[in-house]
This record gives sequence, C-alpha cells and structure tokens, in this order.
Amino acid sequence: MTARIMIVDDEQPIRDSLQGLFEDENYLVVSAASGEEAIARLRKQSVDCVLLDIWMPGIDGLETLSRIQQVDAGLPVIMMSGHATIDTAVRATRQGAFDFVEKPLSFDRLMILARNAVQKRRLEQENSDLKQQEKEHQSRRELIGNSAVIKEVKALIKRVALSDTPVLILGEHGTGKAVAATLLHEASKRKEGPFIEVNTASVMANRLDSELFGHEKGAFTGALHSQRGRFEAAHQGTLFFDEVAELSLSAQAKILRVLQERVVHRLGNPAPMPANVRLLAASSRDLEQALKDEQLREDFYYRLNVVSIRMPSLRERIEDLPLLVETLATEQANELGGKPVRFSSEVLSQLMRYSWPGNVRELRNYIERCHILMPGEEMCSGNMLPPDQSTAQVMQAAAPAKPAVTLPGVDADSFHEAREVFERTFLLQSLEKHDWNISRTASDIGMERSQLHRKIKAFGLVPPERESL
Ligand SMILES: Nc1ncnc2c1ncn2[C@@H]1O[C@H](COP(=O)(O)OP(=O)(O)OP(=O)(O)O)[C@@H](O)[C@H]1O
Repeated sequence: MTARIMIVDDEQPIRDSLQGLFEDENYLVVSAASGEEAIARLRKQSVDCVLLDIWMPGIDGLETLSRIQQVDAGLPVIMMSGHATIDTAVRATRQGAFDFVEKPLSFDRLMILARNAVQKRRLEQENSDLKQQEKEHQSRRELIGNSAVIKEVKALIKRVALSDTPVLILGEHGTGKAVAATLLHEASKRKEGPFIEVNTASVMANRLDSELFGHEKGAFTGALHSQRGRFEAAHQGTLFFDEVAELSLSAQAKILRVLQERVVHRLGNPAPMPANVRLLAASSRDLEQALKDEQLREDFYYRLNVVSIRMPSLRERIEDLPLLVETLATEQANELGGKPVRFSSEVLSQLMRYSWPGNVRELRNYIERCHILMPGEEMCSGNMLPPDQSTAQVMQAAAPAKPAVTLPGVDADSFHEAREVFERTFLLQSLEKHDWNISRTASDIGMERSQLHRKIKAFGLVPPERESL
C-alpha cells in the first residue's frame, strides 16, 4: 500500500527538499506550513507518519503533537528539533511522539525512522483489522435456523464442501452468503489452509491488480515494500470473492488465467508464484442480467457457476426469527456487556410480520439497537422499538400525549441510515461528555475500548477544535 507522509515545517526550502527526498523513495508526500494547516489536513485525509518541526510560529510542535493525537491517536509523529529545542523533543517523545531527529537533518536516519514509523503504523492497523476479521469470523460460525429451506442449504454446504470445485453463492444482502462461504471452507479439505476474502466492491479499481496478484518493491509509486497478493496468501486454501459481479472484465480474465495456471505473477516480477486456491464467489446481483449487460464474461461465469447455493431471504424463512432473535440478543450481550434483551411473544409476532429487506444483518442491527437502548429489559408491545426507524417517527407523531422521545435520525430515509445517525450522535455525545477520553467513554457506555475505536474510525469522528487547546 502506498505510504503517505506529512511534512510540517514553516520553512519552505526544508519542506521542498524533504518532499523531493521522500518522493524519490516512493512516498506520497503531503506538506503543511504550520501546525494549524497540518491539523486541518489531517481531518480530511489520513497519512501513515508525520514529520513535525518543533519551532514554528502559531501553535508550536508540541501543541500540534497533542492535537494530532486527538485527531488520530495512533499516528506516529517524528519531531524535528534544532539544538535549542532538544529538551522539548525529549518531552515530545514522553508525550507519545515516535522519535525525534536533530537539525541539521541526517537524511539516512530520517529515512530509517520514517520507514520504521510506517511499518509500526501498518502493523497496528493490520492487527486491529485481524481482530475485527476474527470477530466477524466468530459471528460466522453457523447458519442459525431450523426451517426447511435453511436445513437444505446446510445439507448442500456439507455435500459440496469436500469437492474442490468453485461455488457460487447467491442471495440478497445480509442473507449469510459470507457465513456460507466460511462454512464451506471449514468443512473442506482445505480447512487447515487460509481463508482469504476479497470484497471487490471495496477495493479501488486501480489497486485491484496489486491486491490480487501482489507487487515487488518499486513496481509503482508508493510501493515501498514487496507484498504478496490475495491469491498467494490463499495458496492451499480458499479465496472468497464477495460481490464478484463488481470485478472489471479485465480482472475476470486475469483471474480465470490464474485459476487455470495455478500461479500468479506479482507486478514488477515475471517469476511465477504458486497460487493453488479454491474459489468461492458471492453476489447479490442477478448474474444472468449482468451477463446480458456484458458486465460479466461468459467463460468466467460458467467457471464460477459449477455449483450454486441460493441463500433464502429472511422473509422466506421467517419461522427462524424467534431463534435468531434469541441467539443474536445473547451474542450482543456477550459482546457489549450486560444482560440480553428479552422479547415477549407479541413482540416476536410483530417482528415476524415485518419484511426485513436487509435480512439477518438488519435483524442483527435491530437487536444491537435494542441492546443499547434497553439492556436486560423485557420488550413487550408497550415499549417495543420498531424495527424500521421510519415507523418510529410515525408512531411518535401519532402519540403526542406520550412523553416526547426524540431519537436522532428523523430525517433518515432508511432504517440503516437512521441507525447510523443515531449511533454517530450517541457516540459523539458520549465522547464529548468525557472530553474525548476513550477509556472513560468506553467504560461509561459499556463498550470495549477497541470497539469504540473502530466505531470512531468507521464514522470518521474527530474531536472538535477547541479554543483553549
Ligand atoms: N443464517 C444466519 N445465521 C447467523 N447469522 C447470520 C445468518 N445470516 C446472516 N447472518 C449474519 O448477518 C450478517 C450478514 O451476513 P453476511 O455478511 O454473511 O451476509 P451477505 O449475504 O454476505 O451480505 P452482503 O451481500 O451484504 O455481503 C453477519 O453478521 C452474519 O453473521
């Protein structure tokens, strides 16, 4: 991944020479002439490391450091100090700066420090991604349900898991396609090998080749290290393409070739690397239509579609809802703390009448909202939270005599949007209440620190600029 570095120095000649130097080493460089400018930029774009001058007009390096830590707590900052500010540089490292370099700068030392800082940042990010993935995998251990349709799916998974053929998993969003892919891998002969997932919709098109096939150091601007791609990572295991119809036609052709040859070529290296993978693919789109629209290559489609599994919508197996509700409520309680919400039989009947367009994911989100708002309580028809937030508004409007409950998100168009607005506002309020102290906020709202960090990142929450800072 391209490494981005920010250079903060009020002296233009220093900024320019550092910029040239880092660009020669394949970094992408962002520069700022003051602490204020640096903070403003960091609120808009993320970088992997900051080089920060100590002595600057306006807010000085130390002050800038503490503001940077509020915007992005884990961002490594290397302080640049003159002789007169060496004490301050030492103080800065106590305050959490990654390290410091003295001026006149030794470029070799600077390069080594920057490389280490970027590496540390990457490792921390990978670590938190892995934890997140592990959590997702935990939630993918089983397909909950005893309905005839879901039993058929489970039986089909068992039958096809042992063969090495590709499997195409189809179904609406949130029906458990990724769960099915995980189960296929775990029941396969490759279960001791890796399970690697590629969400094609979230990988930027210009990065896809490097993501899939890997690259060598210097293969393109920003390629600081050699990196293996997902095919290599999945060698002897399973490679799962989520939203496979989003792949470009050229990517489809390249993938077909890898499947046939069982080797990949990293960008910038003609040597073949082994890539013996079993391919699983999922899509929520109508693939026959994608074929007709020429967004899918026929040969690719037929290669994928050796066996297909169709995940039923929650509407088609609504009798599974009570079991899902109970299991998910217990999961939420285990994850967020507190006792599970209990649901009366009238509430369960009402929930079974709702259409659940977002399927089990929507149900999971609903249960999470219930857990946040009514932990450990029993929900009955009198205090029931509606599954669709827009219904909540209608209910409030129709019942003016009741105490006004103002949930944020009243302008949202969908349940998902409303939930996001609600969560965002709730977290912002709680963070503000605790002056952005993550530990105190997390303990106050009963959330794990790591989960709060993830939510802050996911929502792009940043502390407001404070006059006194
Ligand atoms: N039958 C099920 N049993 C248990 N959990 C399920 C089931 N179906 C879905 N889920 C849960 O719902 C959420 C969404 O599931 P998953 O990501 O597998 O859906 P998907 O069909 O791949 O969605 P998308 O098309 O949006 O990628 C996950 O949290 C998953 O654990």
